[in-house]
Amino acid sequence: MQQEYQRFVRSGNTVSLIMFDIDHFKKVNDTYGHQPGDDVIKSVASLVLETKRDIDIAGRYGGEEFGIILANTCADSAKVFAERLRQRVEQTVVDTGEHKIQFTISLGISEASSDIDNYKAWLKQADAALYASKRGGRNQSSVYKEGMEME
Ligand SMILES: Nc1nc2c(ncn2[C@@H]2O[C@H](COP(=O)(O)OP(=O)(O)OP(=O)(O)O)[C@@H](O)[C@H]2O)c(=O)[nH]1
Repeated sequence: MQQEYQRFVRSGNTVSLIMFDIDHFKKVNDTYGHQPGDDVIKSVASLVLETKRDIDIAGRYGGEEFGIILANTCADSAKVFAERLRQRVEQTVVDTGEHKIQFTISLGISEASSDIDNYKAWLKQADAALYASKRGGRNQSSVYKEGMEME
């Protein structure tokens, strides 16, 4: 993420970061067990790989949180991508043989801008937008707006 951020600073190209996490994932683990929980995480990872372009960079950032860096993409286009991914996840059923598990994700988007002076600040904005999606009722995506951290 730091590398991509530095690349942005050097090139001046548009780049957006999406952070997202699985809604009520604790409940998935508690209801179905840890292995089905892991299967859900794996299916999310596959959906991300199917949805993103080759030049985009995706990674798992901690337990059930993921990050995607969208090169040459402004916040509005990242929002279109985020909604596509959100809908794909919503329509997915993970079949463990014993259970059919459905789940949703909440996403936060931040376009790198001159008010961000390091990648941590970029991540913080995407996280603040993710938190706004959680607070707004989950299963939604939000673009970072000034003041979100304070809400
Ligand atoms: N099965 C499995 N569970 C994990 C993994 N990493 C983290 N977790 C679990 O993910 C859960 C995350 O729960 P919380 O952070 O409370 O959030 P949540 O239940 O998803 O609720 P919201 O994010 O508020 O919608 C915890 O119970 C962790 O133990 C993993 O690799 N596999």
